[in-house]
Amino acid sequence: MNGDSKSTGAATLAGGVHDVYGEDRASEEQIVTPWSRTVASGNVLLRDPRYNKGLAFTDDERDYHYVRGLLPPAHMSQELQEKRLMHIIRQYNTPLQKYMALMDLEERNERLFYKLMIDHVEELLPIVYTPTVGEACQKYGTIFRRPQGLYISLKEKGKVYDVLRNWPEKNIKVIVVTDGERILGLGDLGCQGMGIPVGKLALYTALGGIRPSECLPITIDVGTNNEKLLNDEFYIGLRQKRATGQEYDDLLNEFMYAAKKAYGEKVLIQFEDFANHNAFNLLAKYRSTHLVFNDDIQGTASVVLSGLVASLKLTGGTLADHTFLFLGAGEAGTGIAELIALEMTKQGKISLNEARKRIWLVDSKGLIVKSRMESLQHFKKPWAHEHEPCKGLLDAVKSIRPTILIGSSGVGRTFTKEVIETVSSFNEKPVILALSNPTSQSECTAEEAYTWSKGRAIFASGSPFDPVSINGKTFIPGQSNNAYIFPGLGLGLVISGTIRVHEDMLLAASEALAQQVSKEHLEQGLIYPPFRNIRKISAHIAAGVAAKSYELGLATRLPRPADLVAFAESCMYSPVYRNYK
Ligand SMILES: O=C([O-])CC(=O)C(=O)O
Ligand SMILES: [Mg+2]
Repeated sequence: MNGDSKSTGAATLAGGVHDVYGEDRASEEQIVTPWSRTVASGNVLLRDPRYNKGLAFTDDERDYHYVRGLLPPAHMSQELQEKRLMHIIRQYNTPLQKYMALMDLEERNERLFYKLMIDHVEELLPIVYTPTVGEACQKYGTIFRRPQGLYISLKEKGKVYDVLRNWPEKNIKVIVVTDGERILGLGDLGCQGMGIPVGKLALYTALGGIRPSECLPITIDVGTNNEKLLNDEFYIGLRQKRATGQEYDDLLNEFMYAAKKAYGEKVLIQFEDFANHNAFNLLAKYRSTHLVFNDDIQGTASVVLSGLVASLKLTGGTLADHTFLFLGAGEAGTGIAELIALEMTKQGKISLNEARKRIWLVDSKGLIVKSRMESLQHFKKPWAHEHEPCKGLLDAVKSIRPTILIGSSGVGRTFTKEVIETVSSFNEKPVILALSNPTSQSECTAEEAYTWSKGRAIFASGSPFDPVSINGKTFIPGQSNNAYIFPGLGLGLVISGTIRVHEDMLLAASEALAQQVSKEHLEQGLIYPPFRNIRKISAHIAAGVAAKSYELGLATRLPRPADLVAFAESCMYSPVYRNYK
């Protein structure tokens, strides 16, 4: 095919020697056909993150797959590549630089990325996940390189199914979706919330063993009310205020049914970091028609319940013997409260109503009490008990005298010295959970909790804190984060072919996690097992969830495998390089 510069009128164009398909020669007005080879070999193979293994290609592979000469002659094992990459990552000064280096690696060599994540989970989790992912979302427009995940905006209304078909993978098992309105405790980050589904799904693979090609991160962009982003020239989303009401509901509904049409009845859809009102509504609306769960309401509840059950071994008593006070009555607060109450009813002979009476919540207007009933949002109403109004947290602590204090408000530094000293004044071992993320939004630091409680607090936080030394004694804070639960929960649902999520599965996940806490952990004050063992933990959670699903008749993979832990382990993705021929 020879270019006819007369007919194209493109005499000034550069390039184009042997430009058979005309990509380089075409003028900006001309139409070209995008095309690519379908069998990965040569440079295409090296640039395909799923198959690329860099210097680990053997000589035979270099010959058979036309990559000889495209790589320097040396060979490097995956282990040596891993060592090299960790060395590079440790040299970066800031967590955000490490985050970008890891995301680049994921786009270059997927198996090596997951090998790093699995082998160095405790070191890399705070980079790919909270707290660094929060900063990455805030700066997403600036650090944006190649797009990750799928963007569905109001512009795609009526075409959502077609957009899903554009995604290169067809066999999707897990979707994590956000609309970016409440990213961690950082508020509305609009389209830049994409970092969260991307990060959560990286954990699905690294911690839960779901294959990367079966994971789909999605951000639904209905605008943002974040003025700073709307005025930011590098903002990547729609430049408009958030759509609400019918317009919002219609797009979400189109998405929910398009996802099922594209990927089948059993595709798991995890709702993540939606604002309160939408989070509760979406869960209520789709829980009976889709395989869905909300990580912030249900995943967080499951992980916290697990930690509390483990903490009973240190504090004594049953759940029903304790008094709970929450700061924050949103998704996490009310979700945890509900699951604790449910567990109390299963353990003892008390009704749900009686169970709820042991649990108190404080929101921005003070203690939630009966006299406020009229003006309360529906998800807060079950927690409005008979009591005098209390203005702030400190008043409520003095009056309710909780044995367990839980922060879930998304507002940092709210567990003040006075609050912690007060709880510690009437508890030998106060349980203090500062759940809000990222670290900047944590209700208190680990050091504050241990110092102000004179080393008596049983403490865990949503984002990680380093161990603290006080007077020669070392305290290791736990991380009470839904990352313990959702990868194993998702794995359990997927391998059993479960069609709906049931509350009892969250209890099963919680119980399976609590069982992984050993006597030695408890002796160190730990109410969660270390993340180091997370794949084993996830297999146990998956087995517990799957067992419950079979029991409830919600599993479709038949016959039921006899040994569910072994089955879960056998289903998990391994990042080790494969041999090509
Ligand atoms: O992402 C996390 O670290 C936990 C979580 O779901 C949130 O804070 O919204
Ligand atoms: Mg979340």
